[in-house]
Amino acid sequence: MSGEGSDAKLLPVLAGVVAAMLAAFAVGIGKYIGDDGARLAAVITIAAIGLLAGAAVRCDRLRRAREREQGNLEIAARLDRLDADAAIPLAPSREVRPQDALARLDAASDEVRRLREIAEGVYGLEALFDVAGRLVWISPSIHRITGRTPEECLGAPDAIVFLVHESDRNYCLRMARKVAEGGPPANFEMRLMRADGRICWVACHWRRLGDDSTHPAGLRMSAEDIQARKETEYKLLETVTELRRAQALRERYLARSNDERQRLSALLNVIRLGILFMDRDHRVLYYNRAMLSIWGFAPDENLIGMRDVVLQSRVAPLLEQPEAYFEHIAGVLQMHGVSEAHEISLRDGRIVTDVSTVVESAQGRRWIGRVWIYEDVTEERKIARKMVELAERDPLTNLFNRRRFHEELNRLLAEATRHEVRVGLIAIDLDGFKPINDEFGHQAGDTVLVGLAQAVGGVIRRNEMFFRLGGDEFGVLVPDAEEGDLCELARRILEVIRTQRFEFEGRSTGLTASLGIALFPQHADTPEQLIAVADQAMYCSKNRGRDRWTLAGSEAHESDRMAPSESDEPICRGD
Ligand SMILES: Nc1nc2c(ncn2[C@@H]2O[C@H](COP(=O)(O)OP(=O)(O)OP(=O)(O)O)[C@@H](O)[C@H]2O)c(=O)[nH]1
Repeated sequence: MSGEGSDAKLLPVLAGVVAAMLAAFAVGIGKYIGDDGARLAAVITIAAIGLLAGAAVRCDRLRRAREREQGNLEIAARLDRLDADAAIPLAPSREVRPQDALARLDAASDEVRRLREIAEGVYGLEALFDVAGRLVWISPSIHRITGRTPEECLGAPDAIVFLVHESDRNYCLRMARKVAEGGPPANFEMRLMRADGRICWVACHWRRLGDDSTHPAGLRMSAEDIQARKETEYKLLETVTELRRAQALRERYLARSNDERQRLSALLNVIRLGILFMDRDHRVLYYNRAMLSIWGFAPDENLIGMRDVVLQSRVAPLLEQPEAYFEHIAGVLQMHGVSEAHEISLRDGRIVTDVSTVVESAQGRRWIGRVWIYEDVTEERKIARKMVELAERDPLTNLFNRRRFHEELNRLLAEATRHEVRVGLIAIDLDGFKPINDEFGHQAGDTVLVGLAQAVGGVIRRNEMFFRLGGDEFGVLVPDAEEGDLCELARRILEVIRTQRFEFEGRSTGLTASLGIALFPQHADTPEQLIAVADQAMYCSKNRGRDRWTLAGSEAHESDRMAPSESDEPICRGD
């Protein structure tokens, strides 16, 4: 290579000397030979010039080949170093001045010259690099795109480092090397650094210069400012990302809302309350399993979308009083708040309650439907009735107890006051009950109490009420009573008690009772007074020998002691 290099330097010198000698010789000869000589001299001179030119061309080719080789080696070395340490951009050697390199490029290719002439005025960016990757010329458009002048770019130690964003530098150099090494033209996008620190995207096209594909004269880069497009792309990308994010968010909310609905549905399906949502158009929107069961629908019945009137016609056959129930519904539909629990009696004996309220939208500005909640309270009502009975009845005799006695007494007296009628009270206390307990035991005493309760219950009329007030005390309340009726009833009670016989330990036993009769409002103004007066009359009977009744207000109003053999006629002395 070095021998070829020295040849290249000597060859034009030798060719020049020979050409000069030949020219001088031709001129000398021409003077002596005349016109023919002049012509010969001219031919020799032309030959000498041709020789000189040929030598120069040969010399230039040799030089260019060497430079190409050196350039490829240099660009490769830069890339190798970049590969080894990408953080350090390498400056190319500035041994060859850009203008010299450009002159060489121009000399090497007419295309380059023409290109430059055209590129001076075009809108896009054009740049020429020598085979070593050095910038040798750049069109004035670089100033519009980056704010840098061509001179600044050419003066930079490494134009690629100077102009290309550090993130794109390695890629740019690699692509340039590939093109320089004979690869196909490269198209890619990269970022240029502007003088104001911002970036500018360009789409660039790299290709070789010169006809020799293995030894190109240099590289040409054509670039187009695509910053606006990139910004649009970026905005589009941002919009797409935003849309995707919104979509993902919506999907997440939807999934969460579906889960929530599943949870709610599971919850509503396990509770025993029947739930029915109607929409604004009075159509079924939702119902749970309990609702189907309460209203006798099959578990797989589909009621969604059914109008309320159709639903009502379906349940009507189940109702004791359909018309009354539908009237109730019509009333509730006029209300906005929560309705009172309404009891519905079904033909199969069940009792169902309903409660309803309108459902408002989340914003609370308008109502979006109505919810009905149904509860089968049959069991509760049974239990409640049982509890009331337990609380109001004597467990031994199953008669109403003292508590119920007071309730009924208050109620009857209130009614009697309203209707100006009388209420009678007969107080009953057994005579000689304790000895039965003492003699035959408590169990025997219970048997006597139960037996007498049943027996007396047999002579009590439907509108009269019989109570066990405690121990061996009983009471009878008689609404709208007359003295005569009360005395007659007292007589029947005494008789039925007296005639009851009980067998204990092989022995027959029985007992009597003492009765006191009082009338409201004749003998008392209040329930307490009436009880006290009746008790006084009853004690009067005890004191006067038992097995008799006494009418309050006068000791004369008492029954005669009635022997079993005596007449059944009531003995009731008047005032
Ligand atoms: N077997 C039984 N005895 C009861 C019950 N409740 C109260 N006694 C008893 O009933 C008796 C009532 O007492 P008294 O009224 O003094 O008995 P009595 O022999 O009827 O007395 P007189 O009224 O004066 O005739 C007491 O010995 C109580 O222990 C009960 O539920 N079962």
